[in-house]
Amino acid sequence: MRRAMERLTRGVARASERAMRGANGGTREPVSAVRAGAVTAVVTGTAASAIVAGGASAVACAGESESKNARAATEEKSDGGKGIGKGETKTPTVVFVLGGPGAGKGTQCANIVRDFAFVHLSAGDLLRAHMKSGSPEGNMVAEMIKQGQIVPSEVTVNLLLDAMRASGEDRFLIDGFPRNKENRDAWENTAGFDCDFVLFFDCPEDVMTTRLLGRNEGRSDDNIETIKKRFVTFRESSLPVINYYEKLNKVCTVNSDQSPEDVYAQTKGFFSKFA
Ligand SMILES: Nc1ncnc2c1ncn2[C@@H]1O[C@H](COP(=O)(O)OP(=O)(O)OP(=O)(O)O)[C@@H](O)[C@H]1O
Ligand SMILES: O=c1ccn([C@@H]2O[C@H](COP(=O)(O)O)[C@@H](O)[C@H]2O)c(=O)[nH]1
Repeated sequence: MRRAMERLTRGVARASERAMRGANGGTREPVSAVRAGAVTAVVTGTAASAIVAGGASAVACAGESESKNARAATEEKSDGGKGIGKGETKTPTVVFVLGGPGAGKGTQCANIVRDFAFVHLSAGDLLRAHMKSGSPEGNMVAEMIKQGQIVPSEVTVNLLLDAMRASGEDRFLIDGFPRNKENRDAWENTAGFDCDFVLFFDCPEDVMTTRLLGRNEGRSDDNIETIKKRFVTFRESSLPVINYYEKLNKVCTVNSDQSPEDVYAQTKGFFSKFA
């Protein structure tokens, strides 16, 4: 594990250089992975799965108590087939937890952490802590969050890797990342291994809006103006990432337009192999 993390650190510098060359706050993200007709469906409040290419696979995944892909990933891992460095036999287990703003990612991560041996790392929480530093970079992060934009990958990947190292653990729920192709590329180039699977919380925008406006945690982005921007960013930049993983058959979708208890009943099925 330590060697894996050391390799992650070395990779950061190389990936940072590449990421900064392409850093744009997420606005250059190609939207080709999102089917044209489906964008309208989201605008009208249809759940995001309607615009995820290969949605049928997502439904199949969500209908199983354990993801086919999660199982395959475990089998590959036990062979050492996903080693991230010479002589490295153990790779951290990473689940990317994705979904629109207010879909309930953080709420469900808390449940998973209670019942399974995972460390929850929220990219948004790490960025919010970073912005409080008052440094120029922290101020930039604060402004980007207020505008619903995606912070350059270098910043987020460094924060995540630092937190992973500091935990000393080897199973992580990475909540709210990767948010665009640049994030995903930076992760791959830096970490040298991919997630085991993606846990996708699918929720209609009108439901998410109500939740965000009722959250009342004093966040600078939980206001209607920023919420609209966050939805645009999610549709244009984040859904293509889910599409990407969907094509790899790695997405486990949960309908999060249900009570927190019912959402978790569905969610925990994907973690049975970690019990
Ligand atoms: N299934 C649910 N039903 C009703 N309310 C919920 C549900 N899940 C979460 N909430 C509430 O909705 C709000 C947003 O939830 P949460 O913070 O977990 O979402 P999130 O996806 O992590 O959001 P963000 O991406 O903005 O950080 C919170 O106030 C939470 O208590
Ligand atoms: O990988 C990430 C994660 C988050 N951001 C920025 O933070 C806010 C809030 O994120 P939450 O996941 O809702 O807490 C998000 O809108 C982005 O501005 C990011 O840039 N990259």
